[in-house]
Amino acid sequence: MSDVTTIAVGDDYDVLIGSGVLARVGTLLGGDVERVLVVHPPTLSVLAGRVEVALTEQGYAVHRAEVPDAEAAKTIGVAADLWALLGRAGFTRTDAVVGVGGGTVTDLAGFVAAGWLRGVRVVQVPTTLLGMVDAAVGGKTGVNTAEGKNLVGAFHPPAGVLCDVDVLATLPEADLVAGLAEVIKCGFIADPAILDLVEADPEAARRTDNPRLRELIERAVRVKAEVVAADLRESSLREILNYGHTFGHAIEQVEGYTWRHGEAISVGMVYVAELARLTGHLAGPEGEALVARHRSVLASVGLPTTYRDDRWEDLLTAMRRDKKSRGSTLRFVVLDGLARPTRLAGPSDETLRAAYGLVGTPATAAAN
Ligand SMILES: NC(=O)c1ccc[n+]([C@@H]2O[C@H](COP(=O)([O-])OP(=O)(O)OC[C@H]3O[C@@H](n4cnc5c(N)ncnc54)[C@H](O)[C@@H]3O)[C@@H](O)[C@H]2O)c1
Ligand SMILES: O=C(O)C(=O)C[C@@H](O)[C@H](O)[C@H](O)COP(=O)(O)O
Ligand SMILES: [Zn+2]
Repeated sequence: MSDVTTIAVGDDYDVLIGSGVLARVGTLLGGDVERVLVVHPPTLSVLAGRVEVALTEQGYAVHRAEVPDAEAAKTIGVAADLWALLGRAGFTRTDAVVGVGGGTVTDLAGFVAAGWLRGVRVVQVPTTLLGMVDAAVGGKTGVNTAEGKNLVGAFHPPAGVLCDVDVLATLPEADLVAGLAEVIKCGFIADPAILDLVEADPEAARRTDNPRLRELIERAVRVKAEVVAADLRESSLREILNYGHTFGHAIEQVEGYTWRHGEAISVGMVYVAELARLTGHLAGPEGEALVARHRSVLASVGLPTTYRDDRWEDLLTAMRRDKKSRGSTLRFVVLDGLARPTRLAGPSDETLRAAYGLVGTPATAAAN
């Protein structure tokens, strides 16, 4: 495999994947940029320092903003603090934001860039597996509100994405595994070779020194890039990237964001596989086997496949706020078969509840 892989997102921008690509951050910004705001969580101040040095050496005036870790970064209050900082520092339309962190930071940094002066450039430097294969690519940015996940945001494509695989060395195993959920999602909706790779050695898949990690990253980024290039604003096709997210986002909100995104999406995919079976989208022995494959591949890498059985009303309320809903009609991405995603609109409450029964475990025994 060549040292750096470049995956184009249509004609808009490139995703660079490789060892040491972090140092190229300045080259993605564009010649007219003077000021750069580097946004990062407390856990990544050393890495953000390296980004700052690289930018300073290239002549940029660098400002740094440390934001709260994980989902606590994705609030309108944190975004407002960053807009105040940009105002005080005199950021103009030819200045830029760089997000250095996991998906929470790239979602926040992208949203801040989208709002500032109605849109300035953002370069994303994802540092988690999930950020590299999903969050930093595609231009969905946003924050949460008390009512739900990602309810305020904007489509604001980055000027470029740098996936420096070296930075994954420090990523905790649980966060790597959470990222695998989105990788596996790409396997079910579009690229079954991903499932084969994970199933061939699930133990290795859980480790940052997995020799097939780079291939997994590249395959998942290719899936996302192709979909996003065809339908940036999610008018139709892009919805397939939301596989497992209606139920998964509901878990995240109900659990007060104590579950990792990927963990919740893992259960969400099992839920929607069962929903597909109950509604006849997945039928016969092949359908049964595909539902079982969801549980087996996700569990094999240590992802959860069940959720406590006593939260139905709260989950349903949260699911109704999903962005795929139309009026009072709930809509889901389901499979008609492997890599054959379609939509399911308006299943009955009884069917939705029955699928919950198939992923639910008694609350006293539920474990995450
Ligand atoms: N915009 C999109 O298209 C999109 C897609 C998927 C997910 N998301 C969002 O992404 C978020 C989840 O992202 P995440 O899983 O990356 O979580 P995260 O951003 O919370 O990062 C996980 C943890 O890893 C730490 N970390 C990050 N990089 C590290 C490194 N290299 N070494 C050591 N520690 C490191 C962080 O400090 C954090 O504690 C969710 O908010 C989700 O909604 C967005
Ligand atoms: O890029 C997309 O489109 C996705 O749906 C990718 C998801 O993995 C991601 O979690 C996204 O943030 C969910 O978006 P939302 O529109 O459901 O908030
Ligand atoms: Zn997701």
